[in-house]
Amino acid sequence: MKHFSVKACAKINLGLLITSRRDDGYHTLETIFAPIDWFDTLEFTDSDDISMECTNLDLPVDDSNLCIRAAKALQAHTGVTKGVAMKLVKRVPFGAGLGGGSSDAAATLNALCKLWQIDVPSTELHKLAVKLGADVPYFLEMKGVAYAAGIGEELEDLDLALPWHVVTVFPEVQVPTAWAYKNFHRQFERPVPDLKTLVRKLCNERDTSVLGAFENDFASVVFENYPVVREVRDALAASGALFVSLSGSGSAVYALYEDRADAVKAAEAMSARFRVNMTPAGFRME
Ligand SMILES: C[C@](O)(CO)[C@H](O)COP(=O)(O)OP(=O)(O)OC[C@H]1O[C@@H](n2ccc(N)nc2=O)[C@H](O)[C@@H]1O
Ligand SMILES: Nc1ncnc2c1ncn2[C@@H]1O[C@H](COP(=O)(O)OP(=O)(O)OP(=O)(O)O)[C@@H](O)[C@H]1O
Repeated sequence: MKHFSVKACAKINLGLLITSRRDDGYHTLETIFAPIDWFDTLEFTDSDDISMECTNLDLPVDDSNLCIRAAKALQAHTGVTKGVAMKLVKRVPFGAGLGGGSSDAAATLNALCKLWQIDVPSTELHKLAVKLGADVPYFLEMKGVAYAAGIGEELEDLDLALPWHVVTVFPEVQVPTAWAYKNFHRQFERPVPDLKTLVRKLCNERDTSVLGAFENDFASVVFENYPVVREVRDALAASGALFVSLSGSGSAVYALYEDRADAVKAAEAMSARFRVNMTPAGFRME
């Protein structure tokens, strides 16, 4: 019997600028992805059929689950007839803009190539990943800070890590991604700053004067409609953070800290009401 487990880390977005709406309804954007040390664990065991169980009973384990969708898409693409029994230990909150489901899907694609002993060209795996979700290619192909364009699938590894401690808070409310893309305040004509150059300055030179350029286009509509998300942002902003932002389409809010003691204090204060993660400076996915 073959059996192994893998970690599926979440991400935050440092800046998220939506630049146009495509004819298929998807939006083009520019963003910087950074991994955080908040992760699900996935266990894979060989089996005749595809099945899964999950520690979080709120998450369906039927054909809508991204792990099952990834396994079935890979099976259909390759013609493999083997199955897999999956167990998902779910820790990353969903509807949070942390890409937890996308990370699970990417981990499943990678793990099943190994379990089923198939060699799928990376361009084909990339296409399968995009069909599962715009964030899936990031988790499939990158380990650290990366620049993304297109719908999030045109990636460039920047070989950087954030030199600050990151505290991420889930305000215990979910923001549906499709709602956020439908309702954000459009600014398609605005000039977009060069996020790649700015993030290099930020990480290599610790030049925090550029942080103001990392705007998130979902912030205003999410803060207007979800008072608790605003409340979390305000509490983090008053806790000695260098920078506070919504991640992706929300609801999670993260803060960057120079001083570890400030980060620990903020994380402890927020954990009285919310689920919180603290990621050390320099973090990269394994
Ligand atoms: C907000 C981000 O997390 C930023 O990294 C992503 O853009 C969202 O990526 P995701 O959760 O993988 O999104 P998907 O599952 O592909 O799409 C969910 C829904 O969001 C909208 N969507 C998503 C990505 C994108 N670039 N444009 C969109 O308009 C579409 O209505 C889509 O039906
Ligand atoms: N394995 C899974 N883990 C989490 N959500 C899943 C999974 N499979 C399907 N879903 C569905 O996908 C939705 C979005 O999940 P996910 O955690 O990726 O979204 P998110 O936090 O908004 O992240 P993002 O929009 O940044 O990708 C959930 O609300 C859930 O219904």
